[in-house]
Amino acid sequence: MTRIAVIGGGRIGEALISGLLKSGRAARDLVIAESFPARAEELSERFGIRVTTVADACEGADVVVIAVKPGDVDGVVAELAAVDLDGDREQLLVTLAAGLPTTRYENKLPAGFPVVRVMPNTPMLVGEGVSAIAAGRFAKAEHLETVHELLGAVGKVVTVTESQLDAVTAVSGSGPAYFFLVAEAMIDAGVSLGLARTTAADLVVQTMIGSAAMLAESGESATELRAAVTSPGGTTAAAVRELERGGLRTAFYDALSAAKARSATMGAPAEKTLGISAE
Ligand SMILES: NC(=O)C1=CN([C@@H]2O[C@H](COP(=O)(O)OP(=O)(O)OC[C@H]3O[C@@H](n4cnc5c(N)ncnc54)[C@H](OP(=O)(O)O)[C@@H]3O)[C@@H](O)[C@H]2O)C=CC1
Ligand SMILES: O=C(O)[C@@H]1CCC=N1
Repeated sequence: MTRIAVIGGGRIGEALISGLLKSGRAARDLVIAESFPARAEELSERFGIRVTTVADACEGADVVVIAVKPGDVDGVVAELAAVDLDGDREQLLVTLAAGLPTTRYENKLPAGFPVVRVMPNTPMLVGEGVSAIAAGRFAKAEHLETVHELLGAVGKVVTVTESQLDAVTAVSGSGPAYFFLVAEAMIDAGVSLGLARTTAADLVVQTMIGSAAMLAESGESATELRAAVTSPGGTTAAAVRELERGGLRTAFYDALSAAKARSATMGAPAEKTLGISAE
């Protein structure tokens, strides 16, 4: 059984741990290193897994998963470099941090140490995540397979080149936030039209679930499904015209371009010196 050490028990570390446990992974095969003591205690109580130091977590782990903020990655990698990591012993480093290239890790780890970079998203908490995985210079097919299997337990997995990860981050890494924002806006709009907030929330959430299921299962494109809801001269046409007039489509182009550009600059050395710690 693969032993997994997760470094960083924040939102994404918790989503991964929780999703893996729900998928049937044994708690004894997981260990977490979390620097904030109250958070460490909370995770230990909630999930019944061992919470320890970075060095101890990595000792004997087959897969070390980095799930700290990009600004904390160099510190963690320095700790890892001091541990007796051994790529020949089939150990593998998996990083979930946005924006930082695999060379950033490879340059500080023992020569030839395999690194796989992943862009996951938080729906893995409920087994509905999507992760894009990209091999670093020394990662082989079997390493990608290990990561595919690991993240496949908490959602879908696609393999991309590392150069595509900034775009992936803009689409699916940050993507849940866009849908939550749309949900917020629709619930508020429903309330302004006189619905109780709980009723508006129930309607919006189930509409999102149903629409996502249709997109995934019907075999029809988003364009076709939207057209099917849009009766000539009807309510949807009136609403869509307003959304287009408000610049929705352009706003998404601009938003995703900004996210991609941000991902591409996340690893710049100035980030740390400026005290910016991107999440
Ligand atoms: N949130 C998301 O939707 C996504 C996040 N990611 C990536 O995942 C990574 C984590 O993000 P997120 O979970 O949101 O961040 P959080 O800040 O929620 O979690 C990071 C955790 O790591 C802890 N930590 C920091 N340094 C260390 C250390 N040296 N040893 C052990 N624990 C440490 C932090 O503790 P403390 O608070 O004390 O610093 C914190 O609890 C980021 O790199 C982000 O780019 C990727 C995809 C989606
Ligand atoms: O906002 C962020 O930087 C991280 C990466 C993708 C989602 N959250």
